[in-house]
Amino acid sequence: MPTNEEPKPLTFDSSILQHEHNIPAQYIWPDHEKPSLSPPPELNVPPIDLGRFLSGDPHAISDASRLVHEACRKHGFFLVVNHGVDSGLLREAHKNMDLFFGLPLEEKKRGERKFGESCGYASSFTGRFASKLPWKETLSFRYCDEKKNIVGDYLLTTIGEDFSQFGRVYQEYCEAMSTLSLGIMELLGMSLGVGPSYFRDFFEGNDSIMRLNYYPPCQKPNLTLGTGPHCDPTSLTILHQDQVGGLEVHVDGQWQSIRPIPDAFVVNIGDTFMALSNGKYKSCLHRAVVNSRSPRKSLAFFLCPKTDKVVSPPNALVSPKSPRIYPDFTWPALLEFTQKHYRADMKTLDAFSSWLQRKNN
Ligand SMILES: C=C1C[C@]23C[C@H]1CC[C@H]2[C@]1(C)CCC[C@@](C)(C(=O)O)[C@H]1[C@@H]3C(=O)O
Ligand SMILES: O=C(O)CCC(=O)C(=O)O
Ligand SMILES: [Fe+2]
Repeated sequence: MPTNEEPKPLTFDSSILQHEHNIPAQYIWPDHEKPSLSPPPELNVPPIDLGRFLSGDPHAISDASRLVHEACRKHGFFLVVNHGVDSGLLREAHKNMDLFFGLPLEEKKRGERKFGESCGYASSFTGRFASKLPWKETLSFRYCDEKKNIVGDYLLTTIGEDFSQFGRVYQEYCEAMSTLSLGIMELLGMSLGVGPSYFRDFFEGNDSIMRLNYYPPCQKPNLTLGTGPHCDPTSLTILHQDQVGGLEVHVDGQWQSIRPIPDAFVVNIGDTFMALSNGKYKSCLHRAVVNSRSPRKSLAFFLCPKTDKVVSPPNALVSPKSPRIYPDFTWPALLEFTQKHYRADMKTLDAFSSWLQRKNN
């Protein structure tokens, strides 16, 4: 029996850890990043009636464009209501999350995420980070507009035969998210004065990431974080959270919560769209806190452009008064940077830009 065995990597077995009062050190965040002890203030995010905007009514277009413009210049978060996503599908998507994350750890590990890849099952990210581990399990998979049933096939082959219905639900869910994101891209285009089709065309045939976040209860929720402070490196995030609450955005120097609204999606600008808007719209710092009473779930659809698209702002957003802020890049290069070289935080795009410059010099 070898005496100097490598310490086993910490496995995040939520069915055990959620009852643990002694939180392993790797999950305890430094004091300046711990959640506040008192409930944070609520961020006032405007609900945008997307159906009314898409109806073409001129007042609806100007109302929605103004609201989105104000929100995205400041913190990049807004709510979308009257979104057209079937409520039964939403219910099924939440229900199937419980099914998967309720499986024994060995079964979930069948689809374990491999180093450098962004798809698969991950628990606590012990293989990726040595400290400040997130208190969550995730299941991520790729959605590609142009690859029929890519989600269904992936989940069926990864998790197993008995998950064919599971695969169908998320295939349908991702298709609905893709349609919704193109409608939102029309709105963002109008609000930036570049017209409805510029960004919509850019994201036609998107090659996106769907992520299921499962946050088990934690006995010491003031020591840990479900998801650490970060800006999404992607283009646009369409998030549906359950009724537990825990999403916080850093605005005006303080953490502010986004109250769950069942019929609304939380939408936020990511780093890639911030670059596409030449910095006019902000990709904002946000995080997820956990609690000691109940698990929390969120479904995050991360819109990403096709791999060959060059991320470069439209000419209308570049001028002597608004010179280029970020270099041209492709999404796969930024994704690889976050998967292999850099843990996404609030400076990812700046770090990536300097990394690109060093690489090209
Ligand atoms: C491209 C991605 C990397 C992450 C998932 C998507 C968009 C958000 C990123 C992430 C959630 C930002 C915080 C850190 C991270 C490691 C996490 O907590 O999951 C990030 C994701 C990832 O790199 O797996
Ligand atoms: O779960 C949440 O509310 C936020 C998760 C998040 O920000 C992310 O997965 O990028
Ligand atoms: Fe995020």
